[in-house]
Amino acid sequence: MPDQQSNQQSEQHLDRHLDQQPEQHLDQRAHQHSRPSRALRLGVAGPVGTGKSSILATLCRELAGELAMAVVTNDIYTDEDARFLRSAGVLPTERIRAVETGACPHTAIRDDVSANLDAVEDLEEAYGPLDLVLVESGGDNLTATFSPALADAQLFCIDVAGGGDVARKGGPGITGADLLIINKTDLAPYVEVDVAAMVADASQARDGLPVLALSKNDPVSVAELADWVRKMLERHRSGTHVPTDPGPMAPHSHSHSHSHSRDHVHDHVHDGS
Ligand SMILES: Nc1nc2c(ncn2[C@@H]2O[C@H](COP(=O)(O)OP(=O)(O)OP(=O)(O)O)[C@@H](O)[C@H]2O)c(=O)[nH]1
Repeated sequence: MPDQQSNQQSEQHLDRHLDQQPEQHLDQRAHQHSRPSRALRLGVAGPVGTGKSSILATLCRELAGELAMAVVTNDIYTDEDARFLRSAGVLPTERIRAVETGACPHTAIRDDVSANLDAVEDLEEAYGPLDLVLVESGGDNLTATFSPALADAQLFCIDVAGGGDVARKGGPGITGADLLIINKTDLAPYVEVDVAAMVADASQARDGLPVLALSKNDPVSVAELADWVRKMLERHRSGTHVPTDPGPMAPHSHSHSHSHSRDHVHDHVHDGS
């Protein structure tokens, strides 16, 4: 059973944040010149298997009836996530595009976003005007976040199965994403995690930014997620949302072999993957 208390707590955080943010960004807002006419680009990042594709499927199910939507997925070597979404039948298959990153997922959502931007713009050109384009990152580690050059807003997804202490581990996604999702709350009793405590830890780490305890099997939390996206879209359309960068990756390096192969040696740690 999803935790009622944590849901109430999340709801309060979501409302408070959306009410407060325009005031917090008055200075930045003054520098905005025009309302964006294109779709809201919403990134979904988080460690492997935490439920990113399922969140995309859920959002398509909840919102495709009222919004013109498209999806871009990122996988390292396959189009697995795109195939999952196409088979879920939540959106016309041609509106779901796969980007094969061929390298650490963060490279394509942060370091060089051109392949993803091309995919987003192709979809907007083919099926626009669109309201919402969802971009799913490949599963990466706790430090991978979207560049604001690609995503106007971003969700970061962790899950209870990764352990109750994940929310305390920090990292730019946990502390700075527009919304932090603590997913699979229905599994909490089986993995002995206290969802309310996890939400409290995350809220403390996020300094007032919202946290949502979510389960795809809990309609109340799913409705909260859909509402958050609706409100973000309103703010995007009105020009009051300022895309913010949750912060850079933790320092790490990629050792590239200088042969003509695409082999990469990774000498950084991928927690959660
Ligand atoms: N019990 C439960 N399982 C979930 C929930 N959300 C997702 N899952 C399951 O978790 C597994 C991984 O979900 P995905 O949506 O594929 O996760 P992902 O983050 O996209 O995975 P990668 O793309 O491989 O990083 C699947 O078996 C889902 O059915 C949830 O709310 N509750």
